[in-house]
Amino acid sequence: MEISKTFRIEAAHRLPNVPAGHKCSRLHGHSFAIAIHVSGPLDPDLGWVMDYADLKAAFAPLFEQLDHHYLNEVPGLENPTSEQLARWVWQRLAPRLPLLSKVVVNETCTTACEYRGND
Ligand SMILES: Nc1nc2c(c(=O)[nH]1)N=C([C@H](O)[C@H](O)COP(=O)(O)OP(=O)(O)OP(=O)(O)O)CN2
Ligand SMILES: [Zn+2]
Repeated sequence: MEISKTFRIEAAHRLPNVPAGHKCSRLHGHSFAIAIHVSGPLDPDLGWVMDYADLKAAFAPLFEQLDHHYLNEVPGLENPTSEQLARWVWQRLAPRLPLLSKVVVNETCTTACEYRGND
């Protein structure tokens, strides 16, 4: 079974590698939604895959690095596209969250990037 918890990140960024004149080359901000998915068997006694509170605790150090920050200044996020952010989160979370199955980054209400650690 798969569960998820979504975190809201307020952050600024710009995309340094887009062509000149592209709107995303300018400094702007988003209310990013980052959903952390974990997948595994149900604990027969507790009746859950894992405690949502443990998901929150695992994500907390990353939240501190991202929320109300200029993402381009965060080490490893010099080109902070949704794709780069999803992979950045995965690489830092996977070692401490063995059941991690997917990271979904919504930069806006209409965009989504899903990453399962494959590329
Ligand atoms: N594949 C990607 N494309 C774009 C990314 C990205 O991370 N990955 N990022 C951006 C910008 O950061 C931009 O802020 C979001 O893009 P966009 O959906 O075009 O923004 P709008 O909300 O203005 O979209 P409208 O639907 O046109 O209002 C760009 N592309
Ligand atoms: Zn943007």
